[in-house]
Amino acid sequence: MIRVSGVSKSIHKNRILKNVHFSVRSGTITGVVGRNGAGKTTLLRIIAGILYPSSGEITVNDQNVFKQPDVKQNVVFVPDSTDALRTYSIKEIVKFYEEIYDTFDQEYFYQLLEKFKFTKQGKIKYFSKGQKALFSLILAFSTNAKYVLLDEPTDGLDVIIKKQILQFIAEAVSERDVSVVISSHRLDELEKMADHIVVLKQGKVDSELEMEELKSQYHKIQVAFEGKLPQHIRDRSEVLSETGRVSVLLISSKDEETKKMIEDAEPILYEELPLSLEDIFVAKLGGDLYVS
Ligand SMILES: Nc1ncnc2c1ncn2[C@@H]1O[C@H](COP(=O)(O)OP(=O)(O)OP(=O)(O)O)[C@@H](O)[C@H]1O
Repeated sequence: MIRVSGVSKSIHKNRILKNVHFSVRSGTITGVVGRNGAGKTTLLRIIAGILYPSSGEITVNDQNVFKQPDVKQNVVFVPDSTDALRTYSIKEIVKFYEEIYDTFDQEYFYQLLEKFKFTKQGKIKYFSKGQKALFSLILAFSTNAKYVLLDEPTDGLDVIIKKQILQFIAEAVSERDVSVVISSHRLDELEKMADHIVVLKQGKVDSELEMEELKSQYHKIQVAFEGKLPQHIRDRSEVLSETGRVSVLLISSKDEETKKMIEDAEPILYEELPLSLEDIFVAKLGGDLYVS
């Protein structure tokens, strides 16, 4: 488990992170969501032990990242750009990674390069943006580090490569006993895969969401009545949208009374819809979709 305990960071008197607490459980995907400048990259770099916090502590499997640097073998950080690697060839990078990570799995690495149709020669700078992003992930998961920290892994990529990357991450997590932390400003990308979401707002944890728990807490239903949406039902539910007579409502799963009211009002349409993270945000945060 990674524990982030009371982490604050100031750079040039600018308070970037303020008393951040959360944990990353083994075998899970944690999404760190926040607007540009919320402090996501800074937080990930601190967790990886690249940047010192001004105060607070990071432990990986109960070992302090800054006091026992060996634990960094268990953590790999993937920045949102591959610029640092651009002038190197694949061979050189593999050599470099093998020196840093005792557990680097060369066989798995080359298998993945083949799977994704990479050439084995050439420098990273000749890869397309999507290839660079995928290559960074392949490299990170090949280290066999137990914790992979990904900074905006799909930023600026087209939908096809985005899908490929998200699928790769989900498969790697289910097959290889790793935990992943993904930072993003896109809720919709994380909701399908994250188990746990940490919402960062101006350097602070604004809220934490457990996806399974939350999804079971709400029902999203589409209803239509002969006339308007009855006021007593409107008052007791969150109206997500209204198009003509069709309303989409969010109600608490436990709220049997409202469900009964809807039934008694004899809707001409009643359909349960899949719940999205965005719906949950509307319910939890009163419609403030500040991360999109
Ligand atoms: N080395 C630095 N010196 C000064 N300010 C910095 C430094 N690094 C980050 N900051 C500031 O800290 C704040 C948070 O930056 P950070 O890159 O962590 O945010 P982010 O959530 O990752 O943003 P984005 O989504 O745009 O990448 C920003 O206001 C940024 O200007």
